[in-house]
Amino acid sequence: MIKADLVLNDVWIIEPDLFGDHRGWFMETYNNSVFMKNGININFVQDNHSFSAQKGTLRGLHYQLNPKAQTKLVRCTKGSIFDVAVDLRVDSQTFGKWTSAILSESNKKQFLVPKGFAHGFITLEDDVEVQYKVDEYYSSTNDRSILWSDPNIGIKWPQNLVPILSNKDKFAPLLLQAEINYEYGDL
Ligand SMILES: Cc1cn([C@H]2C[C@H](O)[C@@H](COP(=O)(O)OP(=O)(O)O[C@H]3O[C@H](C)C(=O)[C@H](O)[C@H]3O)O2)c(=O)[nH]c1=O
Repeated sequence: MIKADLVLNDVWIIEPDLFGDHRGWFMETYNNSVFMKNGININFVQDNHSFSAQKGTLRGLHYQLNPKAQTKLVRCTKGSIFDVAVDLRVDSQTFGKWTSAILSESNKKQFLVPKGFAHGFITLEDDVEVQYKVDEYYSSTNDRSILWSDPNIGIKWPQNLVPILSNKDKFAPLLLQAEINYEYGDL
């Protein structure tokens, strides 16, 4: 089973069942039939895993253009992150709107970020590991970024952190300058 909460158009926070005993715990981190029963039908094709050494590492906001747009199922397996999704579907009622979740090794929550959304996170401690499934292969030619601090999006990142960024992210365009090709209906 899972507990699935819809937090923005098509963005879900998912909590898998945890089975604890005297040895520790077990959980199914992904089960396609359970997702299907919840109306979430995705064919994941690639697993990703990143390690961020320093607290305040900010990766994002990233997305891939159609036809390589990716749905992502994100979880934090070591430490904790402030995870963010931004709606980039130009005809969506929530275009440019963002939502966030704290994902952590301890809360075991997962964030389902659909195609048509930008995704990013900032780490809340040192030595953080994030693992996520995607339903479309990586495509460097379709990979795009939007500036994490874009005032038109207005993400309320945790105040006490000075972001550590890649150059790609440091010099990313604003949403209104970014290349986007998502129509709500065609994802
Ligand atoms: C995403 C990806 C990257 N790479 C290579 C490309 C670079 O040589 C290197 C680092 O890539 P990048 O700096 O884009 O990694 P992140 O900043 O962690 O980007 C990711 O972080 C945010 C949070 C996301 O949601 C995306 O999945 C992804 O863009 O890994 C691959 O070979 N395959 C891949 O699927």
